[in-house]
Amino acid sequence: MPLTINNLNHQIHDGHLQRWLLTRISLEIAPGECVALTGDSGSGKTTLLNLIAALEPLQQGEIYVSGQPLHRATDKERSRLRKQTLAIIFQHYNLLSCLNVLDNIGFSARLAGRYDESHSLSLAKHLGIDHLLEHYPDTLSGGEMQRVAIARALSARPKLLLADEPTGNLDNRNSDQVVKLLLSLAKSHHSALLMVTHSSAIAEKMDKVYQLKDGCLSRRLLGEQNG
Ligand SMILES: Nc1ncnc2c1ncn2[C@@H]1O[C@H](COP(=O)(O)OP(=O)(O)OP(=O)(O)O)[C@@H](O)[C@H]1O
Repeated sequence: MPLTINNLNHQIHDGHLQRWLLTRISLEIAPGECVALTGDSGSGKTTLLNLIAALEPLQQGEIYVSGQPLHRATDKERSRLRKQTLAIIFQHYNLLSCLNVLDNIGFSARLAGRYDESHSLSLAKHLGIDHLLEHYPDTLSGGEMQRVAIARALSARPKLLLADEPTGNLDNRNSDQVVKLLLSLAKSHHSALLMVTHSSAIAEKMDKVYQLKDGCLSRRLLGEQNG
């Protein structure tokens, strides 16, 4: 399984107090499965993504990424996992301004030690950014930057793709297109996708929708209203 979470609990400092942000979270995502993570602002969606990406220390529970136990991993193993097995698409793209589009796309693959220019070029073509390969990020529109960020995430062929509001900065038309591409690329690469979104329209394009509320994660049936 690309992702298995068992009984995860996570506490945060809230002023002088500690409070449980996430309680008894369990989740499984199969290869090629696309899952939406919804919930009110502050419900803990980004924190959960950060825990899965080993960007925050795990306090209680188990996380297996592609069968590897994150809860027992050393720093070196966690770092290898971030480079080799998973990829993150951030809301604010996080492109490297000193690299052109082609080198931005290939960046994750190079870190993972599996750079393949033909794969980068094929991703660029699928995402409609192949005419921008020599351009630098500061000359691109928001929609173009987001496509580069998606191509970069997929360039290392991750088993698990995490996306934090990847279309939060795009208009409806662009957002729709980018989500469609992301879903079809994730499926054709057999990458599992966990995407944070505030949009019910986007959530309903996914295979499954989960909601975080009062610290708990529950499955929402498609078509069900938020809340
Ligand atoms: N390391 C931390 N220490 C203290 N509080 C934290 C920490 N990380 C997150 N929080 C708090 O935890 C809560 C959840 O934050 P998080 O960013 O995970 O929510 P979210 O659901 O992603 O929200 P949004 O939809 O607004 O992005 C917030 O109240 C935030 O201030």
